Amino acid sequence: MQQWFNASLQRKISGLLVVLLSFLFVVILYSIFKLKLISAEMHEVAEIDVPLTAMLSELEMMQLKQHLFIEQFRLNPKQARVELKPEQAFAAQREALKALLDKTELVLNKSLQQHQVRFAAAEHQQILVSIQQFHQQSDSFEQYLMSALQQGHTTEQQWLKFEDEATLLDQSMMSILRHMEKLTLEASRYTDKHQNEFMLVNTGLGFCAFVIGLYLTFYILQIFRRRIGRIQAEIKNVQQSIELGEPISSPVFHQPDHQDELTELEHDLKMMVQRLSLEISNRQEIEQQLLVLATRDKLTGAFNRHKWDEQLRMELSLAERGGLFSIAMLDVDFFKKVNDQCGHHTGDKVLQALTEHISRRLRKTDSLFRLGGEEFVILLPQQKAEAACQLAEMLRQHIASLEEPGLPQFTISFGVTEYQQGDDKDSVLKRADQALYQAKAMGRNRVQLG
Ligand SMILES: Nc1nc2c(ncn2[C@@H]2O[C@H](COP(=O)(O)OP(=O)(O)OP(=O)(O)O)[C@@H](O)[C@H]2O)c(=O)[nH]1
Repeated sequence: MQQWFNASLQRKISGLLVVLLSFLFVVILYSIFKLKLISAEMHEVAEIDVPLTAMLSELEMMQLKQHLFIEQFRLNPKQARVELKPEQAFAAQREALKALLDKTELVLNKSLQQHQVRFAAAEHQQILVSIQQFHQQSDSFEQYLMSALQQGHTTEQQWLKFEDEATLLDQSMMSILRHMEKLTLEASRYTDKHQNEFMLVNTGLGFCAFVIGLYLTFYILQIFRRRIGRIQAEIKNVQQSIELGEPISSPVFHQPDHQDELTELEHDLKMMVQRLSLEISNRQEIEQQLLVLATRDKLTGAFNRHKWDEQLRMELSLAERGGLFSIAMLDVDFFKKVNDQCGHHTGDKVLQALTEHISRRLRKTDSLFRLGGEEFVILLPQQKAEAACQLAEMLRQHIASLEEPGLPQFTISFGVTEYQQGDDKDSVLKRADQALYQAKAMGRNRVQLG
């Protein structure tokens, strides 16, 4: 049984087809056998039943003629003798009857010897016995009739005896007829029975073959529907994830309960989805890294000049349609001294600490850009210059009060400005730069509005 489940789909279907074809083969063999049997029986019936039936009606006719003859003789023996020549007439009739009965005997004997009679063998024998009895009875009757005819008249006693003999002959004939009727009836019943059996068994076998065929079809459809449905669902998931730009979830690998072509296909597809999912997440990670590299400054992690240009362009276009923004340019005071006194490496650390402290204190919508050297700018969308100044002042104070281990104390100066009608990317930056220059000129560590 386990082997059956593990077999390939092709083998499963082939196996079921072999069962179905074997079954149909048995049905056909059985039908051939039964049809041959029925054909033999029909043949037997045709050989015996049909001639017997014909003889039956002939016998009945002859019996009727005999009755007429006897009746006529009884009413007027002399006239019957003159007109009908009864000896010859009776002899002719008897010859015809004898010939008919001989023919019947021949048919019965032939069927008993050659066809190995399958049914009503006792009836066959019985007819033969009845014919023998009839012959004896007929001889006795004939003797009686002849003596009566030779005398030309009959006494009352003789006539009674003659009637008794006629009745016995009649009974003998009736016995033959009865047995022949019984035989033909038996033959047709026997054939009917076999035909009915044949119909019943063939219908049953045909129905079983139909059920097996139906089950096979349903089984194959069911397998395909379920398994292909699972594969379709897997493909649909991948499709949806790709459309939504979501990471492709790794497929779940179940221990297959059987191994066939569809299981292998499903497994291969899951492997492919897993590889694709890995590939896509790797690509997304690389894209993310490339994006960071393209938009962020390597040393500090603040947005770079390229990103600044892009962002400023966008803010300017929004501002031209009624929006506003402010920028706060900042610069480390006497940074050259930091480098000179503490070394370039410490200078780098100062820039990193400055970026980290400022970034932590910005709103989500504000961004910090490093434009070059120790020069930074904060972009504040939807903010007026006052708010920008307040933020700059808060940051200035915070940086001035910083005491980072391993770093010198340092201060920063701000040049703040707000978008003004007709500004372009250079004019707004230039105004902030001038304000910063003023802050430096006014002693540094301060915020100057431009
Ligand atoms: N460590 C380090 N130093 C840098 C970097 N970029 C620029 N510098 C230095 O920053 C210093 C800038 O000095 P200046 O422009 O003269 O100004 P300052 O000394 O800060 O004086 P003020 O701005 O007038 O207060 C230069 O000595 C540059 O070498 C950097 O990435 N790392």
